[in-house]
Amino acid sequence: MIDFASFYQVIAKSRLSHWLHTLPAQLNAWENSERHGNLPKWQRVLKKLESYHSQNVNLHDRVEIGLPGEISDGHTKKLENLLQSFHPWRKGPFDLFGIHIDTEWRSDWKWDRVLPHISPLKNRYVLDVGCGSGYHLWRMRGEGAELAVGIDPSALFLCQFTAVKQLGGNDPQVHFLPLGIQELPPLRAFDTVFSMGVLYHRRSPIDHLYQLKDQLRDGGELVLETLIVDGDENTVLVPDDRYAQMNNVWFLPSPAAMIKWLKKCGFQDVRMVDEAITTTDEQRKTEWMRNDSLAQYLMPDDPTRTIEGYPAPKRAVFVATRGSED
Ligand SMILES: Nc1ncnc2c1ncn2[C@@H]1O[C@H](C[S@+](CC[C@H]([NH3+])C(=O)[O-])CC(=O)[O-])[C@@H](O)[C@H]1O
Repeated sequence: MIDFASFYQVIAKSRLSHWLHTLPAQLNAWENSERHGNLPKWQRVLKKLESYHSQNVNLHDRVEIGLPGEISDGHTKKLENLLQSFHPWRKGPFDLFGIHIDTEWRSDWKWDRVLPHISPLKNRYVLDVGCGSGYHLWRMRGEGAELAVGIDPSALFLCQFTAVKQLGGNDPQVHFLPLGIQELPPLRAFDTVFSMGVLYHRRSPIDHLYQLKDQLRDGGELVLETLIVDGDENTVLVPDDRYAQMNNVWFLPSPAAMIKWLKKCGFQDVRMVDEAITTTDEQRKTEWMRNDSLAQYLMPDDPTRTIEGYPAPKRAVFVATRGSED
């Protein structure tokens, strides 16, 4: 069941309590909005999923809830059919009662590239902006985060997250709010803020960086992952129309440009910690995401180009600190 009230209870006694001035009204408006066409159908599926839950939760090196054989074959098949109602599953993978949700993305590979370079998450308050299905929220919790909050405007991803959360016994320290980053007040309360795969979807990347900074406490850490292009500090690709078939891509900076933007916004200790070409092993069609994927978005005779003729997707991870004097 989608339940925001438990989040209010968690933050009421925390350093996020000031969020209660604005959050309930925003979420009430979201609940009463007519925009989410399939939400009633998905909520019925979530209700049916309530009869499944397990104490066996492994969040350390994967997201695994419930063991193979823990429920009967018949129940496993039924669970699999219910989970397929949330197609397309983009971010994962998840192992749920022996069902392997082989998502479009190997989000675990991204996590493996990020984790070695960031401050340990133990006891931290973390915010994951554009959290998708919430895959990384579970990995953050697995690293010992005290509170993991994800925001993402997608109602489908909220339902995927809620399904996983219910199956694992409703961890009260992991939450998903259906909001865009631009809807958050300046909370200045998180120890670590993640923005992974979001900057290129924003029309104003500098504003995005300030919005992220506004969520960090003094001395907090920003972890930003985004599409990049080769070039110097003044190189930025602005696609004419689509980029790799995505119609909402605005700015792809070079690493040097991204570092310059972060510094210009007042971040300190700015560094790029990883750079990787996105392969068709990392992003691909599966049984759980049956639409086109990266292989269909690259030139058939030249995989170094998107079908629009731009450089093929390459991503980098940047880490920076919010100084204490801002
Ligand atoms: N204004 C916004 N505010 C917050 N989220 C947004 C906004 N606009 C779009 N999104 C959300 O940002 C996510 C980007 S996907 C990265 C997922 C994960 N982080 C990953 O790194 O694997 C990458 C991609 O689809 O290109 C989607 O879930 C959007 O709904």
